[in-house]
Amino acid sequence: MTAMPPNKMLKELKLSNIAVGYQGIPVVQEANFRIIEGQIGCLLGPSGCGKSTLLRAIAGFEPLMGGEITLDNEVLSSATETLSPEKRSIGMVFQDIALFPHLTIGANIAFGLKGWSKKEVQARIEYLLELVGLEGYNERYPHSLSGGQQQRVALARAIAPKPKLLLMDEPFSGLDAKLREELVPDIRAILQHEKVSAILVTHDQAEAFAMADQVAIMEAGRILQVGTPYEIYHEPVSRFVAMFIGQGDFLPAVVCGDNCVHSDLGEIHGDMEHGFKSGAKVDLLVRPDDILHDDDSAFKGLIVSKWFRGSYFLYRVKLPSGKVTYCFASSHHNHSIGQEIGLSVNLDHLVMFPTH
Ligand SMILES: Nc1ncnc2c1ncn2[C@@H]1O[C@H](COP(=O)(O)OP(=O)(O)OP(=O)(O)O)[C@@H](O)[C@H]1O
Repeated sequence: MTAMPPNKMLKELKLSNIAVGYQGIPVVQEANFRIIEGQIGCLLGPSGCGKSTLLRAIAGFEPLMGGEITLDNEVLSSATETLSPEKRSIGMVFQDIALFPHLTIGANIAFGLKGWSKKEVQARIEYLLELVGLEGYNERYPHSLSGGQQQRVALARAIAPKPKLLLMDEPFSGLDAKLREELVPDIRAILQHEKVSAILVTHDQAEAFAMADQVAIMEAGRILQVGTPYEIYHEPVSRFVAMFIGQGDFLPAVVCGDNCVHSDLGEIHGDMEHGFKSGAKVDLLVRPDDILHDDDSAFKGLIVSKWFRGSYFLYRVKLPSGKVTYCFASSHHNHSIGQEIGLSVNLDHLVMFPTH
């Protein structure tokens, strides 16, 4: 068997306190983020918050105004130096797929394989086409492939030279929802199989949660929180993160003990201490899955709106106090707007912020 160039796995990519901007004005500041071997990181935030700018700085297209980016302890960028993009061992996939239209699929994948023997290139093309589920597409041209297939080829092309890190800027946003749902887990599996670390930029929470091990939530040029999707969803550090991620409402509440709070939902005991003093006035985060429809419950809510989501219903219910929250119900519990339904409170993670 032909000896392939060895896999160069990333050990650590580290962004330390970096600032990036345009015409001397920073648009990203004090950004700290780190991913290690085989991890997929994600920059998630609303439009204009600086995700692409940060990604472009990692790629080497934007110089730093401050801080440092290191890859396996080698400085890629600092305020005084910027290693050129082609010297970084970083692959890229963008939203506009940009395969070379005049080259076959095989030639597209081979494009970055400089210094490889013919045999190695051929073996790599065949291996990657099989990996991305496009065996036999070698001689086809990009225009004869669907959007999803082209994005698979773009991925194969980007990982062909075995980069240490793959950067993906909104790679799925040109695809329809169904295709995206299929492609996202496939691409995660391919990256994990190839042990390629990656950073994805998206404004789509579902995509971030499906792809990433570590998510950085950004707002107005700052990283507000870094954590696993579970941590970000269940332990948001700020109101912005809580409301940007998933749905929910804040209910006014009063702290009644180390792990206890009293609200419009009654007295709730959480599964860990919340750090607030008894008597403190807080706003309690209530997610849709915290309140479940329960026919047997004496605690009632009035349905004010509803969404059928296939496998479940999402209701908006007015509580006895007059506040409105979400409520989950399995898909065969089809109730009408204006109807009263029983609610069971299933809230054990108490996420609270001081009342404004
Ligand atoms: N080349 C540029 N010159 C000047 N300002 C820029 C440039 N590129 C981006 N900006 C500004 O920097 C800020 C961050 O933009 P960036 O594209 O990084 O955000 P984003 O989070 O990726 O947004 P989106 O999700 O809409 O792509 C914006 O205010 C944008 O207008």
